[in-house]
Amino acid sequence: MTGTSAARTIPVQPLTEDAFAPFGWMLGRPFPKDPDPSAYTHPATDFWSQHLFRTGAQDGTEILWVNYRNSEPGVTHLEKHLFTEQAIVPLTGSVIQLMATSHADGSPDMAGAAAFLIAPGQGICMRPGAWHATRALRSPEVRCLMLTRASTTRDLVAHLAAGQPARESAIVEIPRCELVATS
Ligand SMILES: NC(=O)N[C@@H](O)C(=O)O
Repeated sequence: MTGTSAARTIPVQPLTEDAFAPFGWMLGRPFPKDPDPSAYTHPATDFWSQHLFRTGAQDGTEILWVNYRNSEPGVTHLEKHLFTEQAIVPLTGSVIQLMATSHADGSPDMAGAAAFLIAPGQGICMRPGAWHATRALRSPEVRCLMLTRASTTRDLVAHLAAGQPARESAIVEIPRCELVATS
């Protein structure tokens, strides 16, 4: 991705736990060095905890398969989910995730916006209210696993497909910015 206009450019950086911390949690962190009751290793297998996912509801955790086909570097809209965390784990290729926190009024705080390259084997879990936009690193599409809240999915479909007011998400226009590869 290279910047193609005078719009503000946002460099795409590698995903690290510290850099993503303002927006949520990095997934794919290595096996813990210290003893951990949620970690197990054996010659045949390892498993270890990455995150305790919260939807903000008693139940309703949902797994989605999501295809991203937009690989354009320009971004003019951001989306947030008001109640639930949301995890994205790329399966068939890399995605670029633009993230922003919020001002006190809930609008995107673009001063701290950051873009992350998320490769297969990595993932992210966004906090509720984290503004985001996703781009496929390369066309035609990248398939991801998404963990979200079932009512948020239904609310978003009703909004996007039938124009119903969104109650669990918000989508806003932002001044155009361009995602720029750095390596
Ligand atoms: N399904 C769903 O919530 N999708 C959006 O959040 C998105 O960023 O892809």
